[in-house]
Amino acid sequence: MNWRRPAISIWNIKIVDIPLSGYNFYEKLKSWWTQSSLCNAMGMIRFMLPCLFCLENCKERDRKISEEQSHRENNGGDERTENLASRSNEQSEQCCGSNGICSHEVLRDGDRDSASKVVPNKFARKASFKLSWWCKGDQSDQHKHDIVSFERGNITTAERSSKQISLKWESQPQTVIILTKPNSTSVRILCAEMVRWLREQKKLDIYVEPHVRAELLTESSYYNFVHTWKDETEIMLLHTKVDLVVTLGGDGTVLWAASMFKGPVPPVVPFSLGSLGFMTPFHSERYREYLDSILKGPISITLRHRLQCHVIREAAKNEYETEGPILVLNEVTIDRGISSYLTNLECYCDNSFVTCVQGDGLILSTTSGSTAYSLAAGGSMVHPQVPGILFTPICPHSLSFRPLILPEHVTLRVQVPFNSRSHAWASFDGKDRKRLAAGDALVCSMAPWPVPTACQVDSTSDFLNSIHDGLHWNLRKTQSFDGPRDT
Ligand SMILES: NC(=O)c1ccc[n+]([C@@H]2O[C@H](COP(=O)([O-])OP(=O)(O)OC[C@H]3O[C@@H](n4cnc5c(N)ncnc54)[C@H](O)[C@@H]3O)[C@@H](O)[C@H]2O)c1
Ligand SMILES: Nc1ncnc2c1ncn2[C@@H]1O[C@H](COP(=O)(O)OP(=O)(O)OP(=O)(O)O)[C@@H](O)[C@H]1O
Repeated sequence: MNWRRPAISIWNIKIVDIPLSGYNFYEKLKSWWTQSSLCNAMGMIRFMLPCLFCLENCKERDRKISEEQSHRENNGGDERTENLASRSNEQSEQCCGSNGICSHEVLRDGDRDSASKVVPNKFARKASFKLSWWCKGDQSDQHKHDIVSFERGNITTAERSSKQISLKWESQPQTVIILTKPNSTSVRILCAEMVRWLREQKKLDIYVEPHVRAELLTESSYYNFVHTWKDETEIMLLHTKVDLVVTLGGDGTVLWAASMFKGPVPPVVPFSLGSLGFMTPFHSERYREYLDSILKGPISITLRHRLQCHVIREAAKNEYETEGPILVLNEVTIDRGISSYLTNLECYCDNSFVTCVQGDGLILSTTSGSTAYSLAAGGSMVHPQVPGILFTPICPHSLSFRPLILPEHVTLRVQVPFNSRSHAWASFDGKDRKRLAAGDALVCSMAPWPVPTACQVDSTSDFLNSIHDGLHWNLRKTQSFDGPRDT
């Protein structure tokens, strides 16, 4: 019987390929020894070299595993480490398996052109690197977060930042504030009913606006237990007392609620008593059912980003107005007001010149506000959980001015140039108009205090329901089946 010793290919070179003849083991060994002795020196070198490389390779892999393990330990996960470790074990098993040559280790990254031919590209490795968030002006490493991981030279996002957020109470909510749309009889009736139910059934402390408390008391002295506030200072402290904000009205009431909180905002439960109700997913008729479940938790939350705006007066160069930043949930608009001239606004993003807006004005909008004024001015609709700033011109006198969406971390500056023919006007969520004279600027960036609004289902379902039900987005009669068609 003839048998052949298996050919061993390393780096595309055949080391030994020896036909053996004879029937007993001694014969075979002798024959092998005689023939192989000629190339023993070369053979040994060729044999040992790959093994050394293999050893280096194993060391490198072990180092990677321990790095991966410590990274995983820091991040609480171990799946990838396990995978890597098991891959490594598999490979070491093969590596130290029956032939003991570990060729696959040396050839691991090689491109096979046939069963035995391998391209020697093992050492053409890509340089490893790491990407991370970087906050401008941030001297320390505190705010740097890994956003990508390096896996065999490929960039991959480690984690998505905006997942569905869920709020779970750790203790029972005690205090609720109810904010209502003014001058509405249906809202007033519902408010009185809700206050009674929350008090009697849920044993909660309730806050309302001063004029609402007065209205309730004219109805009955029963409502004496309802709390309110006296001045701005007490409003500033509301967030420290209130567990939940309930709004009864339309989107304007949600904007109103948001504007009351200049810092942190408690979770807002918006009941719909308006015409559009883009941000108000809760039907007021079923308030008991909804509030019951919300008070128990958990609640799906949409974290609605806000913009913080500063007006910088040329007269008081580089000083913010004393009243501090103005927070907007929808948008800040800089327009021509009553002036009949084109606005002329110079826009900068992190000090880089963006463009000069010549038209009716400019909207800097949050993604929540993307379905409001910005939409009417031709901006995109953006899911509210997407962190970004919309840069939407109003009637630009240019054929090529398309709206932009900028990343959340930028600071925008809109400046009225000295040669401007007119003043500009800034308004904040459609309110509080401020005149911007030549040389004045508005500086705008993402605020650190978002508005957490409770979802009826979840962020995405609520958003899609709003654009379908509220805006009748892409509503079209379905084409009938009978008619021309592909054969
Ligand atoms: N041309 C326009 O579309 C236009 C003009 C001025 C103001 N607005 C918007 O009105 C907002 C102020 O709202 P208000 O209720 O105090 O004034 P309002 O009573 O005049 O209502 C404006 C309308 O915008 C809707 N709206 C508000 N926020 C929305 C949002 N995030 N998504 C979808 N629709 C929304 C409201 O439901 C309402 O129907 C401003 O922030 C601005 O976005 C729009
Ligand atoms: N508590 C409040 N105090 C003062 N003004 C309020 C209050 N709540 C809402 N508003 C203002 O009242 C206006 C109308 O409110 P809202 O948008 O809620 O009602 P709506 O116009 O009936 O609803 P929709 O906008 O859906 O048609 C808005 O401009 C809003 O800023």
